[in-house]
Amino acid sequence: MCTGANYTTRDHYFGRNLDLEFSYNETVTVTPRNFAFEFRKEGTLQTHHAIIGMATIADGYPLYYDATNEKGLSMAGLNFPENADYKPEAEGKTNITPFEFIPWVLGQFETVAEVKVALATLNLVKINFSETFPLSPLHWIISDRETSITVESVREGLKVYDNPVGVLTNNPTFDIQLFNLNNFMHLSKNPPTPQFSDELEFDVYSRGMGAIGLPGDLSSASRFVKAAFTKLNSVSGDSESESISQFFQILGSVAQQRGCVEVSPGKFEITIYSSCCNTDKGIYYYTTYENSQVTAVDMHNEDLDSAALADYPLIKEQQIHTANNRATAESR
Ligand SMILES: C[C@H](CCC(=O)NCCS(=O)(=O)O)[C@H]1CC[C@H]2[C@@H]3CC[C@@H]4C[C@H](O)CC[C@]4(C)[C@H]3C[C@H](O)[C@]12C
Repeated sequence: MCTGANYTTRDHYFGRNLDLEFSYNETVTVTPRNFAFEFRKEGTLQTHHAIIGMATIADGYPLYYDATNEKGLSMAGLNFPENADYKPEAEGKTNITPFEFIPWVLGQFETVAEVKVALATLNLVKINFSETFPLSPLHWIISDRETSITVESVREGLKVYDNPVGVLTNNPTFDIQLFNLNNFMHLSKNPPTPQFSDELEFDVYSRGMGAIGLPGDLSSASRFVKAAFTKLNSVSGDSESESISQFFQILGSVAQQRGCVEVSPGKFEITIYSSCCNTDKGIYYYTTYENSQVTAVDMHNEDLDSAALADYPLIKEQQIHTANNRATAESR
């Protein structure tokens, strides 16, 4: 399971948790403007916007999980089992495979409004990347600074939902996720006022009681509500440090701790990485399950006019800063 979200302070931020029991050797990957994207059915995109994000590079091709382009448009793919339904090639449509969807969108467009127009003729065509990487069932969140949408290719066709929450998790379909928020409209950051009955006396004996009933389990529907509540009530300063800290806190509210979700005997889902991209500056920050130090990759430190991918393996070990090591102690 996964959770994706966006957040705006002075700059705009976009990121996700990747929750899984193994990793596909993903790296932070920068695709520069002249790396040719050869689409399976739609010719070649010779030059395009530069892209930074998390990807598995397979046969020289960046299979992006989540990414942002140099214009500040972002997109992430999240698991959508049983519901995702990809289609045969359709004449008169733009036939893009799911693994090409992020490059196709981020390579060409600057805003969600532009993407929406292009989606009108899109067909997510069922072609595997390779035998090693067959298609996986995904749905997507696409965000710019002002707007987010959710895209789901289901049995009835391609659905494009406005996403006023700016959060995406997994099943069920997005219309149901949004509707489910109705059940939580009474939750509040403020202390509750007794409405239960006039015949009893109530005591607000603890802080935080206004949100009693906010789901805390790790199911997809619960993470949607929890992440939505946390994000929509979030308060932070505008600085880069305050903004990314708050963003990682939002993602942390729905992170998965090893042991709480067993997917097969002895195999547990964990939050492999959390990412936060400053979409205005093109800086991709991440933490991993064991490395709480934030690592950054700045796309503008790369040659964006090149044709070669640049990729940075994840630093996964805990980086501990010892405050009283010998050298410091002796120099005192
Ligand atoms: C599995 C992950 C979702 C995490 C999640 O929700 N886990 C619940 C598991 S469970 O359902 O609960 O058991 C998703 C998120 C992004 C995906 C990659 C996207 C690029 C590429 C697309 C190709 O077409 C297929 C291979 C490819 C590398 C994809 C592999 C995998 O699908 C990734 C990692």
